[in-house]
Amino acid sequence: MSHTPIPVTVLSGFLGAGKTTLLRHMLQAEHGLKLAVIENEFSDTPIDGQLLGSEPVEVMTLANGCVCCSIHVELEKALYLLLDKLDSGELAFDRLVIECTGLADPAPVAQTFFAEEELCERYVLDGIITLVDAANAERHLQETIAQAQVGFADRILLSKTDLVDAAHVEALTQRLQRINRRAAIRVVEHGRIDLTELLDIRGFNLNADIAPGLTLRPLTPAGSSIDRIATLVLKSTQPLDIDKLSAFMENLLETHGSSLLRYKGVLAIAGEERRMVFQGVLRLYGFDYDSEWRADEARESVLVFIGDNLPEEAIRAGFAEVIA
Ligand SMILES: Nc1nc2c(ncn2[C@@H]2O[C@H](COP(=O)(O)OP(=O)(O)OP(=O)(O)O)[C@@H](O)[C@H]2O)c(=O)[nH]1
Repeated sequence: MSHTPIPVTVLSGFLGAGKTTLLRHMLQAEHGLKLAVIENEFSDTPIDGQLLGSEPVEVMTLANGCVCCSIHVELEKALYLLLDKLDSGELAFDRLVIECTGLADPAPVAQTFFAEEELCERYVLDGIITLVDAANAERHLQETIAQAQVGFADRILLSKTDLVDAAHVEALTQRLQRINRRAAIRVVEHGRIDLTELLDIRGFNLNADIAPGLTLRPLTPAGSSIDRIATLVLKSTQPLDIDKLSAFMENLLETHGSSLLRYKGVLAIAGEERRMVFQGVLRLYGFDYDSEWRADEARESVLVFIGDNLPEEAIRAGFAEVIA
């Protein structure tokens, strides 16, 4: 039997960034969606700590049809268990949201959805959403893990903007965009945000949507604090040689794969009418041909890499060689 894969949203954010507040909102709002939410045991303030016992996976259906799961086992096991309950009719849900702990790197959670065939068939990773506490971001972003959470994101949500002034929000926005120029940045007020901003992002799809946030606009020059995680954008208006491109990417992944948090490209290949698209997370990537370039359109290749301490000069020099 074939199933429609269940879209999965991964919610990350440093300690106290407002993840639980947002989840509570998602679970309680009358949005008509059948969401299942997984939160793990390490969360300081479980949504439903008082209501649940101590089973390895505790599941509760809420009044609006949403499902809340608190897990004390590995994520994979919980994902299989939810499928069993879904298939047996014991539970109903058509989307899944997973809360990462504040100190966690979202990468292993994301990688779970590419790990096993059955998980790949039944779930599809839709996007990674990272909450950033506007009042405490400066302190949090001193931690590489907090920068990585921003770097992995398809959407960035600023919480607690009510506690700071507009100039602070603007400076923080610029800093976050330097770290991650692909992600759109939105404000969330005490967990309130339109769910359409969070769902159906298709961050891991092979499509030509290179920067959903359209944040490839120029940024003001960086100040003294340069973050370890940053975005590198490569562009070329000359067609690329497919063999040289493969060699360039292979070499890049071999040498820096574990530092390439997220990357995406839309490329004009010499002798090919269709745009080539690719996307990846760490060493996991995919590529394909997409729609044809329109006659009135400039065939510009754009590659966006969000990486940890990437050697920019060497990568730019390597890319300069890829031209056909
Ligand atoms: N002023 C203000 N406070 C907020 C906002 N969002 C969340 N908070 C508060 O921030 C505190 C932490 O929020 P949580 O939702 O528990 O954060 P969390 O990310 O789940 O925290 P951990 O699970 O401990 O990492 C709570 O006291 C919230 O009420 C906001 O937009 N404005």
